[in-house]
Amino acid sequence: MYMAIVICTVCYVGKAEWFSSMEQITDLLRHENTMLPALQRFVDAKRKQLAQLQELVYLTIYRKASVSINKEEYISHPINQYHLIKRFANDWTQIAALLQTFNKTSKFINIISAIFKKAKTLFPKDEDMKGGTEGILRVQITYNLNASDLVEGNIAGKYSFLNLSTDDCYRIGKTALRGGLFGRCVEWIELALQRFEEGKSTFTKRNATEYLDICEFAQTNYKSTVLLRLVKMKPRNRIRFTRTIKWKLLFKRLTFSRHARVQTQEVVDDETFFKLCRGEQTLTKKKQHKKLRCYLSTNMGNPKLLIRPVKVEELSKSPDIVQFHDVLSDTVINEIKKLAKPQLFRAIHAGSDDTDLQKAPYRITKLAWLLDDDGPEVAKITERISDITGLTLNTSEEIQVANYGVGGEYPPHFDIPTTDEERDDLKSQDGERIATFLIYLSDVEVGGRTAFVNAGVSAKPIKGSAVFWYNVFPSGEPDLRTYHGACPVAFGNKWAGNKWIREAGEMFRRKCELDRYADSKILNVRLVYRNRA
Ligand SMILES: O=C(O)CCC(=O)C(=O)O
Ligand SMILES: [Fe+2]
Repeated sequence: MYMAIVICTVCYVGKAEWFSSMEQITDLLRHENTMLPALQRFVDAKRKQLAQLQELVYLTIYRKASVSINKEEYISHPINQYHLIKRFANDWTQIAALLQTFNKTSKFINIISAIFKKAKTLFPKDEDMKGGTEGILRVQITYNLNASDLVEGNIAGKYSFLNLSTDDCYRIGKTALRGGLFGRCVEWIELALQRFEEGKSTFTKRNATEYLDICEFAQTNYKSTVLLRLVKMKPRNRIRFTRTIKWKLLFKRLTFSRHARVQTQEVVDDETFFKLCRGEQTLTKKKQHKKLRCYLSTNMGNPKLLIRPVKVEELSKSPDIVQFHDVLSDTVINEIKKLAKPQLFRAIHAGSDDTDLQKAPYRITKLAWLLDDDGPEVAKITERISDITGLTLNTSEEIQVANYGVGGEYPPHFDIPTTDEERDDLKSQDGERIATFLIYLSDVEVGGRTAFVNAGVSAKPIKGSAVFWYNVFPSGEPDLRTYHGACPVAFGNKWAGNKWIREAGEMFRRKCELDRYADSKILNVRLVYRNRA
């Protein structure tokens, strides 16, 4: 605005003839008197904005200081991922707003503004902040981590250059409450209160204490607590009245979200899932583990496997689940990731009617489907799977490549529909997904296991290896022991690929059994070399 005043004054002055009149020369003084303070105000205002901008630049430089060391390692850490999202959702948005106040003709500002204009829809927003926060909580509860360690940037011994701030603690605490994680809420809000700094923290002590109060009560037994409070409530007591109403609404929301979770994810035995994710075995399966073997297989003398038989590690006998090692080379894997990267989209699921596709809130991953025609490497994988499993892949699905996000997981599920209606629908296509060939396209340093909740075993993602199991008995009956999920990624960048093998065309390769629940052998194995695991 100040600049506009200055420019307008100059325009007016430009029309006059100064030298011919003393009176007009005096006018010049008057103009200068107006312009100079205006210009000074303009400079002061810009200086102030520049100082703010400089502060934000320093802060961002500091926050991104560790990125240059190793990009892959940097984004592998959930706290770093969280901060990166936050930098864009908060810091860069503030910078963009400040830039709006500057003169648009500046070359540098034009460059930055152009980037913002283009990327505005792509940059992280509040929704991403929420996702990042939930990711940290997911990692925390699955791997049983202390909030105080996370604050120091320590995730199972992997350190981030950055810490979590008091505001972050408060935000995570509130998210924990929304998710019904009352114990964790207490932990985070307590930390937020301990580290509270007057004037610096963006929340008030009163609000945090109120949250702590709610979480502590809810942790003990929220239903009776609320009821008790309601009964004892005196309408005259206004503060207590509003507080109780607030609780009531809050708990209504919580009960609702718990219900939604059960509906979308079926019944999840969280504790078993978490244990398996941590690499622990579930007790009852220990005996079975003694019988597990590692061996080399040529799959009944398949010529392509004679020179280099496939390495098989048995993970479970009931049902049969194996992990094949060194199935894919780094070259093939790199090619697959290169093809998938530009196509990645957020996992979706069918909504209430078939056309209504929505983001699957429980599946924190981005997906891409690759056809054999997309590149020779994709077709190579299909052929290799056929060689190893002895199944035809003519009717198999395209490869589904998945890249997981902050604390990315896929809670326990079946790869096949379990209701008769849904199964009938599939019969008109190429039949059921009788088997899953799950390829690991990366290592994951901490977490990211595939946990088979009912079988009591979990597979560790090892780049180039693959897990294989049958989702149905040879009789065609769904095998409910295959209930499995992808554990949250605690440190690393997890890439995986699913190849689902359909029923059609397999009748001579995987013969039907009369006994409904007769087990199938995973391979038509002829052992080349066998040793104890
Ligand atoms: O990525 C994993 O570990 C498992 C993924 C999975 O089960 C699926 O995509 O159906
Ligand atoms: Fe699955």
